[in-house]
Amino acid sequence: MLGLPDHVTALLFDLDGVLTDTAAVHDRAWTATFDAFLRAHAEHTGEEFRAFDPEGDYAAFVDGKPRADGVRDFLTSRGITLPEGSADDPADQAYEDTTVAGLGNRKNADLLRRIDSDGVAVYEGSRRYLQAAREAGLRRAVVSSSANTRQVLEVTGLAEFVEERVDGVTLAERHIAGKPAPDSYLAGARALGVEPEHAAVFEDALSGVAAGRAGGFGAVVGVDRKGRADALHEHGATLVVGDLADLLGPAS
Ligand SMILES: O=P(O)(O)OC[C@H]1O[C@@H](O)[C@H](O)[C@@H](O)[C@@H]1O
Repeated sequence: MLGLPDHVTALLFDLDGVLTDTAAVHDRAWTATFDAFLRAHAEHTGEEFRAFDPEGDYAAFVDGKPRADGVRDFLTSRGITLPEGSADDPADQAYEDTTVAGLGNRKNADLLRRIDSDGVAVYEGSRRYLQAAREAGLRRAVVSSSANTRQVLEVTGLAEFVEERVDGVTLAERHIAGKPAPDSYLAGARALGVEPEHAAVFEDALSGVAAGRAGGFGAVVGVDRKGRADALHEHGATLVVGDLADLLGPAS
């Protein structure tokens, strides 16, 4: 049904880049945050400044993961370790005081500024697909690492299609491991009361399709908006589409 194997009765959607056009907004906020930090790091250590790569670094170390994991995993790739800090660390820490949490807060402040000024766009094909899934009686949850998921679903009007939500806030509260671990998607399936083999995962991030594969889900749909279908297949997608509307028949 709806382009999926017959045994699939529930759908687990990532948010950024799958339902909403926000993956690039996150990427821009991360790029600005990391570049400011890396510049200060170069000045203080005398090492050469090497900018954050919004394609390679973002896909490999940040995309799809909870905020703090993204900070930690990217900095580790550059041989940098920071203290964890705490959730209320200021977004404008001096270089010497920078923590993982503080850098994450800086990125979030930047992200919210961009969302405030530019708004959030919904992929029309995704809205149509959600509507068709609801009409077909398929169960629907959003499983995102973003702590901003609830607000984004509300401002876009997508909340009405979503029965359950597992997001960055849920993960922190319930100590659930983020993508590429399968745990957040397994929590989404559990919330809908279905076994993983009866659920399909929809993901644009390499860490996300890897989570889908690790969880033994009935289908892992890679959403390829950047021309990287091969990488999505390699990391766990069982099929790849350019847009969710591609899964709807011509009459839909
Ligand atoms: O910083 P937030 O809104 O909690 O989001 C965490 C992560 O959420 C994911 O959905 C995005 O792909 C990442 O880019 C982002 O870093």
